[in-house]
Amino acid sequence: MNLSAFLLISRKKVKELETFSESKSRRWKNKEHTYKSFINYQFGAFQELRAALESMKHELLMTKRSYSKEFNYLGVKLKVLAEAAENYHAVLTENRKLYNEVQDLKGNIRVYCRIRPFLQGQSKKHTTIEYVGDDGELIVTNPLKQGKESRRLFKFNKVFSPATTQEEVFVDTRPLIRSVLDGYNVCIFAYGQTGSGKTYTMSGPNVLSKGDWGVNYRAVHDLFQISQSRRNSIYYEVSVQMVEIYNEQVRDLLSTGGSQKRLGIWNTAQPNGLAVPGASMHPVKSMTDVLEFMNIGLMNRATGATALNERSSRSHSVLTVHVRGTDSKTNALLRSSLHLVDLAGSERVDRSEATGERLREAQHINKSLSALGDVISALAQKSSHVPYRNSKLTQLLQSSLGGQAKTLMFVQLNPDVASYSETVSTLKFAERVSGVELGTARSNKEGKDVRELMDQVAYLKDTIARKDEEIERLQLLKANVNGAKRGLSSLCYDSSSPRRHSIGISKQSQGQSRARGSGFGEKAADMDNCSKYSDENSEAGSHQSMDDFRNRKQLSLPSKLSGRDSSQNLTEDIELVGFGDVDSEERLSDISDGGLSMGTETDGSICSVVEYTLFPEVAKPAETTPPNSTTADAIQAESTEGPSVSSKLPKAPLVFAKAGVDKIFSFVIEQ
Ligand SMILES: Nc1ncnc2c1ncn2[C@@H]1O[C@H](COP(=O)(O)OP(=O)(O)OP(=O)(O)O)[C@@H](O)[C@H]1O
Repeated sequence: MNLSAFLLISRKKVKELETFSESKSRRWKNKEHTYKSFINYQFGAFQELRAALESMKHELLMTKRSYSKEFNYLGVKLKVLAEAAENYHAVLTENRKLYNEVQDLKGNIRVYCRIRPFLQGQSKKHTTIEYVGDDGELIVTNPLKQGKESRRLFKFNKVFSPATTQEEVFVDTRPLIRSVLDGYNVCIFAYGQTGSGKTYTMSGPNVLSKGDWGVNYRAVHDLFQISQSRRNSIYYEVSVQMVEIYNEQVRDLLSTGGSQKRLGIWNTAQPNGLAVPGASMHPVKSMTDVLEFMNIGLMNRATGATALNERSSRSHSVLTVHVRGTDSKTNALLRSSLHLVDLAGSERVDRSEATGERLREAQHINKSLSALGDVISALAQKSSHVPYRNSKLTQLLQSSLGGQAKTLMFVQLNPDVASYSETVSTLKFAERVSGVELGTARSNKEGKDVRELMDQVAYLKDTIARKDEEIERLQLLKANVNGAKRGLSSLCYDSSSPRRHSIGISKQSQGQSRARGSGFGEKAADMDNCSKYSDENSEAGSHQSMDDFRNRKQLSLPSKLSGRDSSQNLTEDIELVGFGDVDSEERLSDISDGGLSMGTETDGSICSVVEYTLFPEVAKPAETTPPNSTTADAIQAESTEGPSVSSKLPKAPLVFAKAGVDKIFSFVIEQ
């Protein structure tokens, strides 16, 4: 029974185990199914991934190929760029060189003439400007005078009519500003009588209006613009100095200390390129900085009153912009400076009715302007000696005048007929400084010989004109001595005139003058002669001392005067050749300096080189002097008939001993 009970239990257990095993087997089968379907799914996904991988691999390969292709292409391009960059500096340098060569071809000394319009209230009927040509020709006329004497022709690089705007004036100045950034020293200045528009041209009437800006502001503005455009290749540093020259004393206009100490000028160029190291130097980063300094400078500038202009500036103001450029590739340094000069008025001492302190100012101004004219004239004639040391102004500007430097002069004219004599004297000054240097193109065109001869002919004509003027003056002197009481004496003769003392016409020569004067009849001198005379008197005040003159003369004349009674003939020759006047002193100094003066003064029948070229005179037949006529008669004949070539030429050998007079004769006669 126990066994059968145990068997029953065992059977029950077996049954239970069978049931359990069955359910387990079913569960496993389910699981197996699930796994199988999962594996199938995974496999499908894997297949998909594999396909995607393959396509990506392919794509990558393609991209890699195109990338390497582009990379190679870029490499080629980069190489070209690298080569271009390599050449950039060379091209830039070449470009600059060519640009400056073009500037050089235009001439390193340029003279632009600007005519001021009539101001409100001025009568436009009586203008002295008759013709303004596009090619730089200018004819001035005296409407109150008749005849040949009243018209004069001048020629400059450019003439700006009264209607020319500030912008138009600057267009022709702009190329020089680029030259400053290329390492050239540039000097721009305005010359003219008081009220002729110097400040208008250089600074402009209103600094707040850009359209009114004068050359100064426009130049500095351009300077900054160009330096910005070049900043990748050259790093520029700009600083400014502003000084004034007043009564031959240099003063800092931008001094912050308040004390206006006098400054010294270095005669030899300093390593840092500064002519006035004592003047304060202010680094500037922008146009605004410059405007600020310029305003301070203008406020500090000395002004005084004259009869011609209430607030006439009686000093020269010089704004110097120093530029230092560092080449970003080579680290090479370039240094240059731009001098912007507003000169004091050039009116004559007598006309400005100045006395005392004003007279002293005017004499200083005349002296320095005359020295400036001498320097530029010497440079234009490529003279071996350039008299920089004769004034503070020329010492200060030395680095910007001559050599590689470029100079631009604005000649300012007042068209009013009352200013006719000043206008002519301004134009004569300008013509003297611009006479020769009209550019290489011009000098290529004319052979050296021809030009030399032209110079000599012009000089001879000038000498003849001087002689005629001298005779006229002597006639006037005679009229005065004879008691011609027209109140002219006081106007014509300035007892303080340095010239009367310095030239010192000897009694003997005065006697001769009288003899000559008597041949003219008793024609009373007109006001023009009178002002001309006093002009020259006052002009003399600005020239070198008589000692200087005598020294030079002794150097150049003895050999020419050999065999003659020197004390007598010297005076005579000075007079006859026209050396008794101021301009001739300059000429003498020019000659002793080793160069010939162009002597381009025009005077009615006497033409400048330019006039001569434009309107060649027909040679007049030689004057035939009756055998028994006196010297005075002969001179009278010369004077009344105009400059007869043959009757005046015999004086020439004094000056042109080595110049081949025969050549000159034949050339003159040919012309
Ligand atoms: N081109 C011009 N257009 C209009 N007005 C002008 C021109 N040039 C000069 N003026 C006017 O003429 C007057 C005198 O000019 P400015 O003061 O420039 O002469 P200046 O030669 O500098 O005299 P100073 O020797 O006294 O300095 C001013 O009223 C000025 O505005």
